[in-house]
Amino acid sequence: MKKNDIFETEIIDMTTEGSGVCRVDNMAVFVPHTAVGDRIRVRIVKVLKSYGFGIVEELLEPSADRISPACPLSQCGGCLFQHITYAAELRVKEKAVQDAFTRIGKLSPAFLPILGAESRTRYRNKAQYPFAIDKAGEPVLGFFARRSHRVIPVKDCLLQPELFGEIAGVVLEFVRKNRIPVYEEASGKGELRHLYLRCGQHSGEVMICFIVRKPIRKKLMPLVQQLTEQFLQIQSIVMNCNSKKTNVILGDSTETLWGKDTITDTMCGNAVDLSPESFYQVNTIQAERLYGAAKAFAQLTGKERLLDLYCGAGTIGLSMADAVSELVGVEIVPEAVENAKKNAARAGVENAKFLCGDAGSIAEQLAAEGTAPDVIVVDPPRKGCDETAIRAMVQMQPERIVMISCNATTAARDCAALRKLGYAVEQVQPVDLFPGTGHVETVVLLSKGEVDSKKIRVEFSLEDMDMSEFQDGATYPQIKEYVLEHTGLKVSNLYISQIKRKCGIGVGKNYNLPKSEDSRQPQCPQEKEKAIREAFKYFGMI
Ligand SMILES: C[S@@+](CC[C@H](N)C(=O)[O-])C[C@H]1O[C@@H](n2cnc3c(N)ncnc32)[C@H](O)[C@@H]1O
Repeated sequence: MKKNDIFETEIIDMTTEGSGVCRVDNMAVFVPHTAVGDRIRVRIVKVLKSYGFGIVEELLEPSADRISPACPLSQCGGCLFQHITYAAELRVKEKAVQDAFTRIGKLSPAFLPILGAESRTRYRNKAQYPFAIDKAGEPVLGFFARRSHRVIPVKDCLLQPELFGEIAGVVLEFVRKNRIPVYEEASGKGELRHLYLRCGQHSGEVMICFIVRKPIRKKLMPLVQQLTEQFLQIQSIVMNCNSKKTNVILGDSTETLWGKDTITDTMCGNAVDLSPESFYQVNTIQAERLYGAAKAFAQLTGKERLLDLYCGAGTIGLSMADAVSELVGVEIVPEAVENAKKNAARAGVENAKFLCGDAGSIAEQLAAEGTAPDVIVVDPPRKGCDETAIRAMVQMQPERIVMISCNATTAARDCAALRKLGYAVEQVQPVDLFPGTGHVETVVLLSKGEVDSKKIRVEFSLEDMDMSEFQDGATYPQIKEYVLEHTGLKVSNLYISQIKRKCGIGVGKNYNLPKSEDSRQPQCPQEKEKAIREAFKYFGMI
């Protein structure tokens, strides 16, 4: 295979970078803008040692996954999966998470099916538009092109509320009319750098944050007046000053120009105050499902002490506060810690405290003081946990660690490290918070001293399980004892529920349903469905 060769081939896989993958000369070739099942003539454009890159010369037969993109912008760097169905996108994400854990982490947890979003559009509660100057010398507002700092002007992004596009339009018109100098990355000159919008998906409250190189309060006040008269949803307008020549968007100081310093939204039923500096998941509805999955993994009974590392404005810990005896949150951004304290007070949560600082250092300190949480929830940024944080978590010996991550690769790496230190990586639940884009969230359950669930899965395959003992129904402790007796292995309740589901316990035999020749199977699909529903109800799954 060499540059400019042309091959006829089929796309057999897809990456979260949005490229299709085909095999040519026994090598993987990545082809952008394709879909699994496409038959193409591919032109090779670059050959490296073990893989290559190609472009579509001709689409011979399109994949059944293909759809027409809903968004007219082809160059904006946000979306990668506009050209395929949402089901196909979810398959790519689910596989990417599984690959990270099996290939990178060399782990074999149980993978739960990805939780897809109900809406593929208008789900974001936050937008950060950079300002730039176009070729004609006019200010523009938009998003960066993929892997570049070239601004693509955007009037309405389908991932965001329409209101954001309307506000951005008014701001841009004002900036053009009043000749407010916009920031130029190359020279570091100009005043207005970014327009940052945030809204509460439940509350409807809107915050506008102007990010400027130097304070320009006076110049902005007529715009502030116009915006607040036109858009009644606005509750807060702030100006953040960032004078550094950097890619980091927010600077160190924020001044309120109008209204409140924060906006309020609800997350998992709790009111949350949000500063511009505070992290807040961009898809509130899916974040609630993510935190719900994390709470299920945490298996709280009300007695547990919970440590929430990298807690942001406290949203995850507070969503679990009603089921724990004590909550400690750790976060590095002071404004977020202040938000978390207020959020706890407002929710009437008295058993919580929030510490400001590096998660690793504070966890190390807590471990040295003998703090012993029963459950640790850890939700680090994309780069994952550092070694200090991992060691400190293990030193505290919690029964369970629930890891949440927007980067399955670093999560798999960190889980592999925790496994070496005695924590079994039991279950992985991918959740799609970012439809259309290449990102996906993952929740992982790790348990202290538990055996690798794969071992048990192998020993307890459907065929091997003799269920005659459970003829009249089975409780969790009975099955636990059975597993212990037969294997010498202790398993968690959560895994027992999986064994039950996998082996059909409680679906046929335990519910006195009519049985087929093979006594495992109910007679017809309707009966089977009814039996499954009953079993799920019995075990509190629905
Ligand atoms: C993915 S966010 C999760 C926030 C929160 N758990 C939530 O769901 O809203 C990661 C958080 O870690 C914080 N952070 C980054 N580096 C940190 C560090 N070294 N120590 C503590 N917190 C850190 C960020 O400010 C951010 O709030």
